[in-house]
Amino acid sequence: MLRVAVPNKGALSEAAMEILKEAGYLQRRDRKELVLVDEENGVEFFYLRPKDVAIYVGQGIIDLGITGRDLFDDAQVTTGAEEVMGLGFGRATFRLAAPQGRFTSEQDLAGKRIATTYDGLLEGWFAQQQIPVEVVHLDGAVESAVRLGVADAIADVVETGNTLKAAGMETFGTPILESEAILISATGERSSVGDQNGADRLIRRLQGVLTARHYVMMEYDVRRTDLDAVTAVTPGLESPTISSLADENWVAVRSMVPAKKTNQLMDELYELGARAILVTSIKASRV
Ligand SMILES: Nc1ncnc2c1ncn2[C@@H]1O[C@H](COP(=O)(O)OP(=O)(O)OP(=O)(O)O)[C@@H](O)[C@H]1O
Ligand SMILES: O=P(O)(O)OC[C@H]1O[C@H](OP(=O)(O)OP(=O)(O)O)[C@H](O)[C@@H]1O
Ligand SMILES: [Mg+2]
Repeated sequence: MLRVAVPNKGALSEAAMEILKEAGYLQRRDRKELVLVDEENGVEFFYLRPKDVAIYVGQGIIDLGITGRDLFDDAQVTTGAEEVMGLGFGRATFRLAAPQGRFTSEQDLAGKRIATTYDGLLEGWFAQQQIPVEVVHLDGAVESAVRLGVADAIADVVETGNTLKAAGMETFGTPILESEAILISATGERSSVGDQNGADRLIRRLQGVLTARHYVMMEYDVRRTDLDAVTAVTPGLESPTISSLADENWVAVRSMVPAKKTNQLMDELYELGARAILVTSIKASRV
């Protein structure tokens, strides 16, 4: 049976369970449940701390897992696990911060103390930058570290920036990592071929959910003579569907387009002669 790790709490937990539900998998109803067997799909879900997901997958104990890219980097599992795909939620940037006006670049931190809960990630990054710093490990609430005198700067996850602002701090220097929830996979020998099939199916299902979330179906009528111009604007994923109409000078076009660009594309198509432009959302997909 395929084994999949899901964050049991924290910023990624709800959205991770939601995407798996949307992909047709059973998810736990009770927050205290640690394991859930989805017999129908042949998957066993393990609810683990998001920080620990990389450890289990890296050792091949669990086949696939959902975690944050920053957490995966921090765990420093350099062999045994790899990122399969970004999942589009839990977006945040891992950044340096300090009281307003104190530093302008990471170079200013040579010889300084930096507090973080992500010491693996931070030490790796500063080593790469060849800037010698002292990393101070804390378990949370790192925004207080400078005021309380345990560090000169901090490195933490920034989403809205509200937490930093409330603490009188600002970000500075190069953003260290753009994070989001990711699917990771064990890269070692899998126990059985059945697992590999199940893993491939789960990956395809998640890709299908992401496509359904990020694309819409656009349909319109256009004169045959304008067809090349409009299909260049909406090329679709593979190629647009062209159907004939009763009036043989006109055709109907169907194409998937990024949801974010819906209005911009409708404007462009209209200007190129397309009419009766309709947009519908995609409930599910397999691409
Ligand atoms: N506003 C946010 N705050 C914290 N983490 C966030 C936020 N937005 C996205 N994330 C992502 O969520 C993951 C951290 O999850 P989580 O909050 O469970 O960890 P944690 O803060 O270490 O745990 P906890 O707060 O339960 O001790 C990281 O991948 C991080 O990038
Ligand atoms: O930019 P923002 O939207 O303000 O979000 C970022 C803050 O949220 C997280 O803290 P969390 O609430 O998880 O507390 P923790 O430090 O105890 O993990 C993170 O560590 C930042 O402090
Ligand atoms: Mg947290």
